Amino acid sequence: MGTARRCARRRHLGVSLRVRYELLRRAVSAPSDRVTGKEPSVPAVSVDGLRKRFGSGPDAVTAVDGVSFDVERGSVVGLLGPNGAGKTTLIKSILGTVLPDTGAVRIMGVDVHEAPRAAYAHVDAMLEGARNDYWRLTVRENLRYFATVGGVDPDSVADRHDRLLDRLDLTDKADEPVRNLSRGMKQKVSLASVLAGGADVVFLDEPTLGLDVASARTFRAEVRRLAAETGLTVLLSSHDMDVVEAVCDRVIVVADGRIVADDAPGALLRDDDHRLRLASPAFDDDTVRALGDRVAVTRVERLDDGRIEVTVDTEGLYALMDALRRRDVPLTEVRSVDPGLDDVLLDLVDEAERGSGA
Ligand SMILES: Nc1ncnc2c1ncn2[C@@H]1O[C@H](COP(=O)(O)OP(=O)(O)OP(=O)(O)O)[C@@H](O)[C@H]1O
Repeated sequence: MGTARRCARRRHLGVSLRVRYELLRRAVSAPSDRVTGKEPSVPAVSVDGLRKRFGSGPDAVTAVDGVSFDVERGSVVGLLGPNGAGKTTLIKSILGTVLPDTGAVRIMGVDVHEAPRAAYAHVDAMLEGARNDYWRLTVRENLRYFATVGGVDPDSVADRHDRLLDRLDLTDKADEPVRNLSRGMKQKVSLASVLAGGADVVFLDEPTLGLDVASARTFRAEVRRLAAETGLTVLLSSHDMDVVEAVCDRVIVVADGRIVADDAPGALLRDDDHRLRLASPAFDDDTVRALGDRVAVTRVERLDDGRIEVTVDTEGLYALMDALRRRDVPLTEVRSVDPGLDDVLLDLVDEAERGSGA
């Protein structure tokens, strides 16, 4: 622990290490409050009317624009959206590392403004990848250190640490200082120390970025197992749709600082929309543009092979066929395509941008 304290004083710590240190410091300084808000009916995270604007005047950016949602305990919620949608600002506003302009956040029923120490006592976070461990400590010392400051006796979770190290293929590196590890390995150490730390709620920003295939698979299994067995609540942001589909009970899609969808991944995929691939020798640019402009299609896109792909609801499907007939466009192929979560996400974002006139 002496080494850990010395490390904690080092000046060049990364932002996320400081974020995490602050969260954990608040946690240990309020041990008696940790029982607050444990009633099962209280959501693990409750966000109400959160808004954050950067800058002022014509250059101002509203990164989070009146966001509200609850996260049930033991659930795994994915935060999705294109680059710049506001996911990281939202997570940082919840964690208090960015000060929101308006809105309320409660963690395990505790208001973060009224009782920040008690609220954040429940929380751990991995932001910005692999920079949130003490690089001078060994892998195992990091796990033990973060368990200790998270209020858990490290000896009582030694088995859990061994299992995580084994599953993440880090056993051989357990006694190696973290600074000697590769980037991907450092990220695995960060994940292991967050997952094995004993927090009730964890926030993970792009947790699988840079992980190899086997480690990403282990991560998915461990998150599901911890949520089911220990009631861990996870809020993660990711651009990796395989991860999101595999681990998330629920997906919150953010575009332009607002929530544009909030549902189970399966429900988003079962949406009423039809995605069709159409081939015709007569798909010139004018026809494609006319379909996008005048027919009620959610999306029309020209593929590299000359076919077009359209997304339409049932009403739009009839209108589309009528429009093609009116323009004497012969169809040589009509094929239904099963959309993936990435397709659904693109459609939702397109729709939101069209709605806002962007
Ligand atoms: N500190 C800041 N100062 C000014 N603008 C900021 C700041 N942080 C974020 N922004 C802006 O706020 C918007 C949302 O950014 P944010 O990083 O939250 O998006 P994101 O969804 O996490 O994106 P990505 O997927 O690329 O990580 C962007 O327009 C970004 O440029």
